[in-house]
Amino acid sequence: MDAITKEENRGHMDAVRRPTQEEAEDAVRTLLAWAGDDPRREGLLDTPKRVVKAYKEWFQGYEEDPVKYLSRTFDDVQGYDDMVMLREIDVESHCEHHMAPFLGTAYVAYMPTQAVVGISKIARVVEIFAKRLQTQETMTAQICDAITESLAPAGTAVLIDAVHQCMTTRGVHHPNVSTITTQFTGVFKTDKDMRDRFLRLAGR
Ligand SMILES: Nc1nc2c(ncn2[C@@H]2O[C@H](COP(=O)(O)OP(=O)(O)OP(=O)(O)O)[C@@H](O)[C@H]2O)c(=O)[nH]1
Ligand SMILES: [Zn+2]
Repeated sequence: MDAITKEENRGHMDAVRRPTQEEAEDAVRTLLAWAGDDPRREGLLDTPKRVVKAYKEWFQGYEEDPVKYLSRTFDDVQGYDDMVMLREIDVESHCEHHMAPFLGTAYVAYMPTQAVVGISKIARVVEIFAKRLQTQETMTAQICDAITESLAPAGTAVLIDAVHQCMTTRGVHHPNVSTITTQFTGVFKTDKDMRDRFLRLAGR
């Protein structure tokens, strides 16, 4: 699965006319009335504006290109040749089936071949894919692909552990279930010891 570049994402969006702010606010009023409330009552008057503003924040990732953040690399690492791993990156995303939040943590490692990337950029890549409508599996694969394609490392490993509110607050109502997804490439796929090291460092 390829990481979605900004251009591809734009191309995808070209097919759908972007509604105006007013149209989006009208859609929120429709949902408020559909839920059984009165969008004209005082407490709800500013709600459509707030919801649209919140959506802008939650879905900011459609405006951003993860590859851009991975393009600046540093060569001078004095021969460092072991894995680089970020633990417990917060994940706040929304499932594409219910638009309900899913919350958790991501663990991301790569095995540099030559250059390394600024560590904050890995967290930014997670953030960009999280701020789109997602399945956890797609998001895991997209993070892995973006790093693999941009940095050409000897291997990439991604683990996400998240709780889906569409499962905890509705539907089957299983509040204690978390979902773990993993994606491994290169040495993390072929070398069991490397994979075990990653999982151990992730506390698994
Ligand atoms: N694989 C996967 N499934 C997800 C994710 N987020 C939500 N889902 C699931 O998407 C499925 C959608 O199933 P449907 O039967 O179409 O929807 P539904 O009637 O609302 O299903 P319930 O949630 O079981 O009430 C549910 O099983 C959700 O648990 C995700 O990230 N990955
Ligand atoms: Zn869902």
